[in-house]
Amino acid sequence: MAARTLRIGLIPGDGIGREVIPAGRRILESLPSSLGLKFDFVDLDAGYEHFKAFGTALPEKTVETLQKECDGALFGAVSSPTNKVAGYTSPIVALRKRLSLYANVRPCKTVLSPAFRSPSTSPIDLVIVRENTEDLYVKEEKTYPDPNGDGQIAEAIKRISTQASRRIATIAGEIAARRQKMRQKPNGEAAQKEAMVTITHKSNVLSQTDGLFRSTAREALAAPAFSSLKIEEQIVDSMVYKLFLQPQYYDVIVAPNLYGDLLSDGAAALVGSLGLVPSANVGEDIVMGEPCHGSAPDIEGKGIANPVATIRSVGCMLEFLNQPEAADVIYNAVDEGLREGKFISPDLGGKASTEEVMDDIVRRL
Ligand SMILES: NC(=O)C1=CN([C@@H]2O[C@H](COP(=O)(O)OP(=O)(O)OC[C@H]3O[C@@H](n4cnc5c(N)ncnc54)[C@H](O)[C@@H]3O)[C@@H](O)[C@H]2O)C=CC1
Ligand SMILES: O=C(O)CCCC(=O)C(=O)O
Repeated sequence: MAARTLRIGLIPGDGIGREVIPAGRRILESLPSSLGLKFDFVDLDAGYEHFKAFGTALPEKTVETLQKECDGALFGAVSSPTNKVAGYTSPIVALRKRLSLYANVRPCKTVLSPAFRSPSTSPIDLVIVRENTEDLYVKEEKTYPDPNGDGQIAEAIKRISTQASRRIATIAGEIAARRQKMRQKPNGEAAQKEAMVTITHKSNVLSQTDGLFRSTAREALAAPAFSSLKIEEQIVDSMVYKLFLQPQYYDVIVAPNLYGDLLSDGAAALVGSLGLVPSANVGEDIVMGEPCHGSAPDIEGKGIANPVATIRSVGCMLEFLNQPEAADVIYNAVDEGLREGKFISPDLGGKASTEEVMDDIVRRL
C-alpha cells in the first residue's frame, strides 16, 4: 500500500512554542512506517517576536499556506502583551477565525504514576469542547469617556450564534458517543462511566447570550443520534466548584469560548500540569494541534518545557484527520513514559529536559 503523505504547517510562535514544536515534528517523523503515513513540513511564522521584527503577528503567507497547502498544522504558543499594542492582535485567536476552526477539543486525562503526584489521586478522563470562534473572542471592544464622571468606560461584545452553538454541541455529542463506544466492554457489559455531555453556561445572568447557547445546545443534543447519552447542564460557577471537588464525574463538557478556556486550565491543574494538556482546533478544511499552555516566559530558554502537551496535540491532530491508529500509538507511548516515570520534566517534579522527555517517548513509538 502506498503511504499517504500529509502536509503539516509548523508554527512555533514565541517562547517555549519554539522549544516544543520541534518535539511535535520529531514524533511525526518517528511514527512506525506500518501506519502508512508520511509527512512533509512547512515552517510558518507568527507571534509577537515576528510582529516586533516585521510589523505583523500573522503574515498572510502563513494563512494562505495553511489554507491552500496543508492538511494539518501544529501551533506552539505566542507571547501576546497584556497591554494594548497598536496594530497587534493575537495570531492564534485570528487563525482560529480565519481558518474556521470552530471547535477546540481539549482532552484532560490523568496518568497515575509513582514518579509524580497530581492533585487528583483518582483518574480524571474528560474532554472540554470549547466553541472557538465567537463569544468575547470576537474582540469587538471600545473605550469612550464616561458621560457620568471621570475616567472612561470600556465595553466588549459577547456574541453567540445559533449556528456556532449548534455546531459545537453536535461535535461534543459525537465525541461523547465515540468515547462511549470505545469504553464499551467486549462482553456487552455497560462501561462504568456514564456517557454524558454537560452543557455549561451562565444563563441565569446572561439570559440572551448564554441563554441562546444553552437552548441551542439542548436542542442539538436532543437528536436521535445522541439518545444513548445523558445530557445535563450546569451553571459555570458551580461547575468550577464541582470540577475541583469531583472531576471524575465529568465526561464531555461543552462550553462557550471563554468558559472553555478557563475550565481547561483548571482541569490541567487537576491532572498535574499545563504541560500535559493538548488540544485540536478542528475545522472542515484543516486541523491544528495546539498545547493548551502559553509561551511560559518564566521557563523560556531553559530547555525544560514539558513537550507532552504538544506531543499529545500531535495525537489530537491525527485523530481529527481520521488517523485514529496513529493517534493511539502516540497516546500510548506518552502514557507509558509517564507511568514508568524515568523521564519526568520539572513541572511534574522531575529533572528531565524537553529533549530527554521527547527521546523517551520516541523510543516507545
Ligand atoms: N495559545 C497561546 O498561544 C497562548 C498564549 N498565551 C500567552 O503566553 C504568555 C504567558 O502566559 P501565562 O499566563 O504565563 O501562561 P502559560 O500557560 O504560558 O504559563 C503558565 C504556567 O504554566 C507553566 N507552563 C506552561 N506550559 C508549560 C510546559 N509545557 N512545561 C512546563 N511548564 C509549563 C509556565 O511555566 C507557567 O508557570 C502570555 O503572553 C499569553 O498571552 C497564553 C495562553 C495561550
Ligand atoms: O495570548 C494569546 O495570544 C491568546 C491566548 C489564547 C488563549 O489563551 C486561548 O486559548 O484562549
